[in-house]
Amino acid sequence: MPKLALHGVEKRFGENVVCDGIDLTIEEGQMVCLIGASGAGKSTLLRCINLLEPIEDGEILLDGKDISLPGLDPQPVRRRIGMVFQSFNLFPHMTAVENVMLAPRRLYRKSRSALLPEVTELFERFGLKERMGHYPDQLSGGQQQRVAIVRALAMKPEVMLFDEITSALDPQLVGEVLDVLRLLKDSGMTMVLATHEMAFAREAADKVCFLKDGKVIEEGAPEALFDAPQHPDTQAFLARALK
Ligand SMILES: Nc1ncnc2c1ncn2[C@@H]1O[C@H](COP(=O)(O)OP(=O)(O)OP(=O)(O)O)[C@@H](O)[C@H]1O
Repeated sequence: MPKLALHGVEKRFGENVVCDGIDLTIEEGQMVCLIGASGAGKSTLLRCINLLEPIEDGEILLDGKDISLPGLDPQPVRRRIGMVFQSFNLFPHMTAVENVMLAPRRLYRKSRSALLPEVTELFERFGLKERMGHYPDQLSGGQQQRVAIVRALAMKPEVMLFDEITSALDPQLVGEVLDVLRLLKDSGMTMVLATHEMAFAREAADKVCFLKDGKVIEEGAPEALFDAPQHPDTQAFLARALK
């Protein structure tokens, strides 16, 4: 059974159909990259998976269970599916470690000292141990984004969604964030990314999915999709994106 399965997912904003019958399966431990032009619906699709947006039709199955049924409490699902955004959204008045501990302290009612060992281990794993006591404005954009990833991981999610997490970074800081994604993939995390980093998607994804106007136009192994795209829309998009 796939870890995550989307069947006929439809999302509209008024008359605007932003996800138009999306089918997508993500196996446990896979990294799936969503690519496509601005406005194709990548962010909205991730927000639907995380139940930040209700869907109009279709279903979203996590371990075979429909999490998108109207009326279900989204909070337990959001603990299982972490999400990281383009803007890091760290609280400026809290240190990195305080930012990371905030949600687990509230949700799991754990004390700082009970959480500290596992949180320290996360900071260590992502090369941030020296930065735990720093405030966001004392960190580079890349470090802040890595802290935001650690914050999501502190909830022990089973799936992670990443929405263009390198788009707001200076080019020289992108690499360190992509390295974190590689580490996470190696640890077996199931991941879905909306990204404009084509070279990364080609090298690291298990599957790449090209979206246009809210539809999956083409999906497949990265080598196949990048080197021999079948659909004219995919060909046109890649010709522009890889220029
Ligand atoms: N809250 C909202 N209300 C109304 N329309 C929205 C809302 N969020 C997104 N949209 C519309 O949905 C469409 C898809 O947007 P979305 O952000 O999902 O695209 P995207 O592929 O992620 O683009 P980008 O690469 O620029 O992030 C756009 O037409 C956008 O204007």
